[in-house]
Amino acid sequence: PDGIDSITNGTGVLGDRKQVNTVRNSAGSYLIDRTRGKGIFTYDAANGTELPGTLWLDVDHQLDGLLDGAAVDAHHYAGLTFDYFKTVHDRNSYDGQGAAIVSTVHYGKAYNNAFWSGSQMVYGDGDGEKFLPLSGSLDVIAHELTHAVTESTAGLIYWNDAGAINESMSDIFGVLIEHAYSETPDWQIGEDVYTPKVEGDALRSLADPTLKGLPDHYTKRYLGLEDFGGVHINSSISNKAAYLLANGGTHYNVKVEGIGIEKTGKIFYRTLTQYLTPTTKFRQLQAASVQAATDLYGADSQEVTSVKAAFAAVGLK
Ligand SMILES: CCC(=O)Oc1c(C)cccc1C(=O)O
Ligand SMILES: [Ca+2]
Ligand SMILES: [Ca+2]
Ligand SMILES: [Ca+2]
Ligand SMILES: [Zn+2]
Repeated sequence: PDGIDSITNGTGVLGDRKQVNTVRNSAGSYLIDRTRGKGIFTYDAANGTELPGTLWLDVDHQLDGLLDGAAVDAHHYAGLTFDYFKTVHDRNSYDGQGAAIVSTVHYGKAYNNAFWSGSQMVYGDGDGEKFLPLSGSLDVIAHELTHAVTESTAGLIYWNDAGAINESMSDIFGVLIEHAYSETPDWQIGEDVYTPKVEGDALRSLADPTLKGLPDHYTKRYLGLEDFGGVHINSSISNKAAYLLANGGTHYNVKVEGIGIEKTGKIFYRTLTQYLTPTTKFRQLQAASVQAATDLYGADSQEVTSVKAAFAAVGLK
């Protein structure tokens, strides 16, 4: 639809007020953000499963209805995720070419999932017990959009080690992007929308994966076939390494000197986009991360020493 670029006030899933970039005409305000790359477009599946559904239109230019929150957050947080990759890593959208970013909200009925479909992001509303609408959490949206970055670069297949590393990259950048824009950043995933009736829990913790019974060492990895060979389970091994690299600590008697979250982001971005391949295994991830840190900071740097220690602490090399 044609119209003028404008800014519309809205209320997110958690009742927080924010502004979104829209296109406005006589019909109303569309969730189209033409200020970023080839645009950010948010759609409504209206609790069906047709994708992408209908382009979101608000007729009174006030995105403050109960159903609007999921769309407001999907649109706003996609914009922040775009900004992170552009300003921190000089990457123009997930493909580096300004690709249009498409999201659909209100997918399915009480659907407790969010996913990258291979061409767009998709968010369920949750059932109100396990999840609130899943686009209500910046780290979740950043996780999903990082799947698109991974697909455009390393292409890590969604199975066994490569799939766990794929998942881990999404969790790590979910945390990095939350730290870039949230006033209450943490090393957990999904806490803002997970189990609204239970305080203090999350979908996963990178700081302590064992809180959800997930492995924090390579010797504890899952070897079964569930979850595509444990992609949401073994991701915790490199998630823990990333936590240690940024924050430092001693893990299974291995001491890691923290290097901070910015340098951690630089190293994992270079690792993901320059060295990982569709079939990378965990030991190769360690080598790739050491190489990326060497490229960035030099072979004798503290950063390289800390990368080696962080991976050694989780049993890699
Ligand atoms: C942090 C976001 C996340 O993990 O989303 C998923 C959910 C909630 C269920 C199944 C798959 C995913 C995914 O995107 O990997
Ligand atoms: Ca309205
Ligand atoms: Ca979080
Ligand atoms: Ca909770
Ligand atoms: Zn994922």
